[in-house]
This record gives sequence, C-alpha cells and structure tokens, in this order.
Amino acid sequence: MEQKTVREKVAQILTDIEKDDTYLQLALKKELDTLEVKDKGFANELIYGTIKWRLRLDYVLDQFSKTPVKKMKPFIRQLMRMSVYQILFLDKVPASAAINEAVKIMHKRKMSNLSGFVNGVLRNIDRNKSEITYPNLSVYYSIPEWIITRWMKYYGEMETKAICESLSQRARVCIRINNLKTTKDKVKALLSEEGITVLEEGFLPESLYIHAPNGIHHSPSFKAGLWTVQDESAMLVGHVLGPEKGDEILDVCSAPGGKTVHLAELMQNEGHIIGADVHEHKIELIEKNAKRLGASIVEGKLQDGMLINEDWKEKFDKILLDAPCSGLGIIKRKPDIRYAKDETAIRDINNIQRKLLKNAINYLKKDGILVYSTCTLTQEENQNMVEYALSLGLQLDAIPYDMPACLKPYIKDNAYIEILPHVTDTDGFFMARFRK
Ligand SMILES: C[S@@+](CC[C@H](N)C(=O)[O-])C[C@H]1O[C@@H](n2cnc3c(N)ncnc32)[C@H](O)[C@@H]1O
Repeated sequence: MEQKTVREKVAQILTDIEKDDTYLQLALKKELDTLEVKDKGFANELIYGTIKWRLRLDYVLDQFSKTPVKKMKPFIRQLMRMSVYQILFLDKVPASAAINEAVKIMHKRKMSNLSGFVNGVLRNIDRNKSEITYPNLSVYYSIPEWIITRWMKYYGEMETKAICESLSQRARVCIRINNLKTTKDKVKALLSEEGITVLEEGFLPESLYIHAPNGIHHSPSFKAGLWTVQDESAMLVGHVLGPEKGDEILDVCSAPGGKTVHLAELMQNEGHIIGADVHEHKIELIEKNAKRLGASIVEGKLQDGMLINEDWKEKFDKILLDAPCSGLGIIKRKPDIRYAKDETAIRDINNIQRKLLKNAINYLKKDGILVYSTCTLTQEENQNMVEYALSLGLQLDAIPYDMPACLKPYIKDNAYIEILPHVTDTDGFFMARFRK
C-alpha cells in the first residue's frame, strides 16, 4: 500500500479533530509519533497554523469557491484550509508544491472528479492573494467575533488590535532557572553545550528566553531539573504571592504544578506547600514536577477546591488560587481555545471561580494572603472577581514585588494587575492579592 505523505496525514488528523474536539492532543501524540523527526515540525506547523487561522482561511476560501467551506466534505474542507494556510502563511513552501500535493491527495483518495475544483480554487487564491482584503478584526486575526466585541468594549480599538496582533505571533519560549539546584550562568553554559541557543534575558531574575528545538525535554539539563518551561507572566504570580521561608501554603488548583514548584524555589525549599487538584491523574504530574526540580516541600493532594476540607480551616499563611479559566490570554500557545469557549462557557467557569474563591477563604489564617490569578482576558473572570472578593470580606493588599517598569501603569490599587500580552510579549494574565 502506498505510504501517506505528511500533508495527507495532517489533513486526516485535522478531519478527525473537527469530528471530536478532545481529539487534538491525543491525535497529535499518536499520529505524530508515526512520522519521522524531520517531518514532525512541518506537520505541527500545518496542524496548529490551520487551526489557528481557520476563520481567515474560511473567509478566503468562501471568496474563491462556489461551494461554501461549510458545505464541503469534511476531508476536502480540511485539505483546502491546510493548503490555503500554506499559500498565505508559509514563505518557505512554494504555493505550487502545496497545490500539487493537494491535487495528488485528491487522486489518491479516489476523488479525482473534484481534483479540478481543488486545483482551480487554490490556484486562483494564489494568483490573487495580494489583493485580498478582510472585513473586520475577527476575520483578519481569526479570533471569534464575540471575543473581539468584548475586548473592543473594554479596551478600545487600539489596545484590542495590539492584543490580537500579539496573540497572533509565535509564543516565545521562556524557561525558569531552578535556584534550588543551580544558577543562571551555569544553565547558560550547559544549554550552549547541549546546542540550545539562549536568546535573551527576561525581566525576572530567574527567566531566560531560548530557541527551543523539538525535544528540549530530552536535554540532560532539563532532565536534571535545572530548569523548567514557564511563561514569564505565570512566573510573576509567584512573586505577587511573595512566599517566605517557613510559610504554610495551599495551592488550590495546582496541576501540573508549574507555579507550586516556583513557590518552593522562592522559599528556598523551606516550609510546606500543599499542591491540590480535583483530577486524580494530575496529582501525579504535580509530584513528578516537584521531584524533578527537587522541591521536597511540595505535597500533592487530591481535593475538589469547591468542597470544604475541615482539616484545612484557617491553616494556611498564604493561598494561591490559580483558577481554571477561559484561557484567552494563552491562545498563541493553544490555538484551539478560542473556538472552544463562548459566552455561556464564561458564565459557567466564572461560577466555578466564585465557588473556589469563597471556599478558599476558609483555609486562610487571619491576616493570611490570597492571590487569585487567571490566564484570561475577560472582566467577569478578572476585574469583577476583585469586587466579589471584597464582598466576601477580603481586603486588597499591596503587591510586594517591584514590577517591571512597563507593567507599573497597569497595576490597580497597588494590588491587582491585568497583563496584556503585547505589553510584555508574554501570555495574558491577571493576578490580584488580598489579605484576610
Ligand atoms: C490554570 S490550571 C492550574 C495551573 C497550575 N497552577 C500551574 O501553574 O501549573 C487550573 C487547574 O485547576 C484544576 N481544577 C479545576 N477545577 C478544580 C476544582 N474544583 N478544584 C481543584 N482544582 C480544580 C484543573 O485540573 C487545572 O489543573
């Protein structure tokens, strides 16, 4: 039997993902493992790019095809999207290669009768691509209309454009140096020996931006727990909580433990941290992370943050509530998130956030500190949660960390901040600090 080419495999993966959203991670892992290393990068690029730019790709296809994208057969729809993605976005792939491959796949899949249609539409798009104009920001940035409408209302047009532009870029790869085991200088030297390029310093003392080739998780310095991958905004959450040696800390929504272990590093591994999560299989992830990084004060614990644990009442000096959220601040890393949520999902997730916050307050000692954070950009999940926390009797508390200059104008009441992705070229984040 003739082997499937990378493009044919990708079109099939995209078709499967469209049938079942939850398939994305699974499909990628299983199917990509069957590819040779040299093809994996290209396959990833095609899959993520086609998903990310879907709204724009569909708009362009609808301008040039008599059959609307919605009415195309699922496999052809994905093949067309994937091919237009190559034509519009991939400079290194000649459009003719993308088009010829698409036509070949049509013949191979016994759909020769439609190969003329595929060829004609794609060639026409290629010929006219510089003339295409887009009707609105939603289509141009491929971000659903309801999200753009919200952002325009809250941030105004200029800031919304800047947010969209930033979220459309490729995410930089930031690593956190593990001060429990090493120093930044030593890691820099090791990375260079391992062939990993260091690009630039971040604004935090523990952060470093690198060029990440495939498989950085196999590098000896990673395996030895000398560093971990974490967005720099996410690192700021730890500094806003400001843990101290000897603190008793609860991380209510801990998995996979990125911030939990960072707290242990900031505490020089002295004190105690419970890293809780509602999903049993994720507790293992927290523990595995803590073990690799040598954070021995971290204890993984299965606990639904919405249900009361009597043993924890007034027990903790500090609590981190890094709540499950709509994730709109991280769509450059997870391109499918933008389509997975809608207004109803925001309401539902906000109900959970409120329950988690209300419950967490029970666990805080008097005068204890609670930090609430999300990686999203919606008012309900961010600014309105500050009002809610105050209504529950918490008080705002001054952020103890000297924030980078570019972020200072965004700090409100000294106590909370929304990090817009374009300001720091990081993920979008929200963090608020309260005292009981
Ligand atoms: C934003 S993620 C946390 C990321 C984590 N803090 C880190 O930095 O690695 C939210 C987490 O909340 C967990 N979660 C969702 N509902 C929960 C609940 N009711 N109680 C506890 N954890 C919950 C999810 O399993 C998920 O791991």
